[in-house]
Amino acid sequence: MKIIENIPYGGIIHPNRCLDLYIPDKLNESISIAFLVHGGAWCTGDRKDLGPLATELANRGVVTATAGYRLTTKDGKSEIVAPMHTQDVADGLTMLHDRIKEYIHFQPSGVVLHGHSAGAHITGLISLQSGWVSDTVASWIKRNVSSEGIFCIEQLLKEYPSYGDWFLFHAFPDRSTWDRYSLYKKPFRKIPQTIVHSEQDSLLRYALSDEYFKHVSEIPGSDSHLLHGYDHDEVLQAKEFYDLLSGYFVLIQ
Ligand SMILES: N[C@@H](CC(=O)c1ccccc1NC=O)C(=O)O
Repeated sequence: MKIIENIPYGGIIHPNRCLDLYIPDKLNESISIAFLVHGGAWCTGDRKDLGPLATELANRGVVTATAGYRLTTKDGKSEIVAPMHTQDVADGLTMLHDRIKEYIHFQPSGVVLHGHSAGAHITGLISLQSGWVSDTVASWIKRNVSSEGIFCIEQLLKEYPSYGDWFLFHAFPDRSTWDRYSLYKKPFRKIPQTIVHSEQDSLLRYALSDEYFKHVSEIPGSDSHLLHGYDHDEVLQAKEFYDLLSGYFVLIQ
């Protein structure tokens, strides 16, 4: 396995607008690649947070990219606000689609997205709404896997009022746009969604994922998995989660 770090995805130059690429020793041209998006409430986190997961996937033969994106600062004067996080990641995914061949010498037939927490909001928007990526890139996406996801800002604020001042009002200052970025809108694309959530998540309760799954279960191939015993970020270190995620790379082609 080798890691190629800090590949800029073009356009605006910024250290976060980069991907890290985890390349297995033996490449399997018949499986999809993975594209991972970290969480941290749009204000914190780093693509390196997903290094252990990316390393594990690459050791299991999956070419894996981790995406950085610019973050909101909580000083009240951040120029980085929604929807810039999602557009950054969409730009990164587009670059990966257009340039992956330079790194692995074949064009993979598909990509599986994974987003954790706020990252799941980002990958949810990109996979289900129109406008973030071209139709060509969208048709490359075979599935989106959400772990401990956020799906609706309005609903999250209602369930957890303290999250407003903590991060929601910083990252999404324009409340008139909240509805547009809700994943409860009618999906434009029918890309299968996998919803993973641990019952012991102390930051986001399982019931929110359970309710959201009712909404996406109309998309054929969608599924959900309730895990037990992991707190919010512990899911990302769980062998059970690695096994679950790697299962989608042998099944979907
Ligand atoms: N680490 C973040 C908090 C955070 O990540 C978070 C908190 C509550 C619910 C979800 C969270 N993360 C989602 O991406 C912070 O310190 O602002």
